[in-house]
Amino acid sequence: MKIGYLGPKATFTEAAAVLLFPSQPREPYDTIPDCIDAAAAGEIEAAVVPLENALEGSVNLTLDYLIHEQPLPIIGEIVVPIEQHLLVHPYYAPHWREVKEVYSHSHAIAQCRKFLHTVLKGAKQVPMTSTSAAAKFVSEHPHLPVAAIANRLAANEYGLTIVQENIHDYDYNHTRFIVVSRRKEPLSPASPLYAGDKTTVVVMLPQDQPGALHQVLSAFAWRRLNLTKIESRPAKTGLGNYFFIIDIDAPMDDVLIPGAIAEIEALGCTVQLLGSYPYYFA
Ligand SMILES: O=C(O)C(=O)C[C@]1(C(=O)O)C=C[C@@H](O)C=C1
Repeated sequence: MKIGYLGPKATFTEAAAVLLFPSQPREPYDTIPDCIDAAAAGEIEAAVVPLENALEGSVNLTLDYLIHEQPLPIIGEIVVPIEQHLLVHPYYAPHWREVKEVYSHSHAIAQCRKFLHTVLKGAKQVPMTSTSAAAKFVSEHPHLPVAAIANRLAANEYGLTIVQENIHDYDYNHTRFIVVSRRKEPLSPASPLYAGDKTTVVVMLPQDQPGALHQVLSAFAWRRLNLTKIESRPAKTGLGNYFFIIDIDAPMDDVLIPGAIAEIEALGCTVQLLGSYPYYFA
């Protein structure tokens, strides 16, 4: 069965999918929700979608869609280095400094703010569904003064010229991609990229209870469960109502994590398990 990814061909997400599933056929989807829906419907075996970038933070669309709309389990994660380049149609390469519009995914635009502010000051920034959708658009409009921010694969796939390499603002630019699937078993850790196991939970605090978050964190702390991320997102039930997404640096076990969850539930919190899965580092 196929592996779905945020398309079209040559996104960073496809590159991540190739690393995790080198020999499986792949299917591109126009949007992250489309891709997750296809996995939920069983049209594809699993969906690979971006979750978090080191410079720009979470991909809220992925988080919110998984939590509110389509609660599929996370069965794996891969962290991939991200190199952003400026691509133009070969016809326009000699004049690239005159581009009037720059197309890309909003996260990619955000990763290159300093470059855009200094080198392409005044050029309009236009968000697209992905970096390769932007590259495809530029390839289809050879006479427009437009550029895309995308990767080398997209330059090759859509016949564009890289006129500026590595335009992301900070060297440490990595993105986390997750694999979600109807099948509950996590990916097999048998890969040279395997780096450990993680468990992700979503915690909704009871309303107006002093110290509730402190008590939740204590349930992990005294069990010496290391947390690698804690983030709040609106619960979408009213202003000031948030839930917390917590990554625990350990696989689900029989004692420690179930004990922490039971303790947190006893405080009046609601806990949802998003997955316990291996993570890989490229
Ligand atoms: O547009 C792409 O190529 C994607 O795979 C999406 C995405 C993202 O959502 O963050 C993935 C990696 C980069 O951080 C920029 C864009």
